Amino acid sequence: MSRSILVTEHLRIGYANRRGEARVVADQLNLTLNEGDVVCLLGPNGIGKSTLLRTLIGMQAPLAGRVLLDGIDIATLKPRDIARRVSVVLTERIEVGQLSVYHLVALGRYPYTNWIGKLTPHDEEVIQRALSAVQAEQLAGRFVHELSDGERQRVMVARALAQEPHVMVLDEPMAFLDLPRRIEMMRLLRRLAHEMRQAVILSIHDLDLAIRTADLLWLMTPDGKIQAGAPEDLVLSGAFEKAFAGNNLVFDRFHGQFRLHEPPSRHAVLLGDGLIYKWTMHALERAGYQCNQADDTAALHITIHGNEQNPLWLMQLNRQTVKNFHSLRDLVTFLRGMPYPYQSQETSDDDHEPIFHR
Ligand SMILES: Nc1ncnc2c1ncn2[C@@H]1O[C@H](COP(=O)(O)OP(=O)(O)OP(=O)(O)O)[C@@H](O)[C@H]1O
Repeated sequence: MSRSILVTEHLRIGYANRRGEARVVADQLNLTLNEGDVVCLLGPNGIGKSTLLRTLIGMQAPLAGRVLLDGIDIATLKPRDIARRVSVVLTERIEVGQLSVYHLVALGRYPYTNWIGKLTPHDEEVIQRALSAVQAEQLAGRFVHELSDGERQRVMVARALAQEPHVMVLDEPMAFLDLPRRIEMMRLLRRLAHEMRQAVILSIHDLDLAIRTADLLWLMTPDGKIQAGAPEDLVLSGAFEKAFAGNNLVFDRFHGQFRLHEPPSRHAVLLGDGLIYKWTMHALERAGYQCNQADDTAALHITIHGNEQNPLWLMQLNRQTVKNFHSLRDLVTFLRGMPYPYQSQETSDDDHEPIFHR
């Protein structure tokens, strides 16, 4: 059975002003993190993700309740003891001057070294292992300020690993990374968590990536609570709609994505199949159309011909006017320019020759 590394008991997080009045960000948080878990912390801007992370690592005192690290109340631990259990990767770019990558990663050993920071052969071995875990051995001799954002992010993870923590906490580690690097970073964190029996908590804004890759989500909701569960559990329970309600966004539970809601919806019949059908539907929905294979009330009919390399869309309006398009960009632009409700009309658009009339 997995061991619990971090537990919160009736945790209340937030801020107190000078008059001692509390501003509660979230309350009654009873969370458990087991070894090997990778948890993505999600929620809209300003909901309290950073506040929670700071409280979990002992940087900020809770308003009430406790954070237990390996069963010990974090409030009773000395900074050095916390540093042996928890390592942190923050988003902010830290100015490190002329520091080499190796020396930056070596700083991760500070909870274990003596007061002059002398490294033992064991420390050196841990540093090498941390560098190799993030595939940054070749960067060891480089200056940190010369690295790309993505390289620096990997090196910061190596520094956190060199601390040999039980829990690694990362605040928006994907912020500077492109999509392939985000997936790579997520894979790396999962591998480290599983192989080294550590737990990893990361705050993230990329909902799609979190749904696809996290073992566990902690979703902060506007009522000051956290919904914890497998991504699929939260999709099915409707928790995402609750957390990100408003702003004309609708959460499409079928595809696990947010979409812009553009009322009023127009109707179209879309005929075709395969990949072109899927992306045509995507383009039409983006333009405010609801598509069906059959709809007696829809004046607009689009039929897909051709293939992905040579696609062709035939447009029929009130069964009278037909135009052809060779790109979805042209089709959507044309539709946007059409008066609505539609009127039967012959078109004389030079770009799109009518191919036949009925
Ligand atoms: N030092 C502070 N004193 C008082 N209130 C604060 C302080 N820092 C943050 N807050 C408030 O606490 C709430 C939560 O902020 P927090 O930074 O934790 O949100 P977040 O979810 O990390 O946001 P984002 O996704 O935008 O980074 C916000 O309303 C914020 O204004």
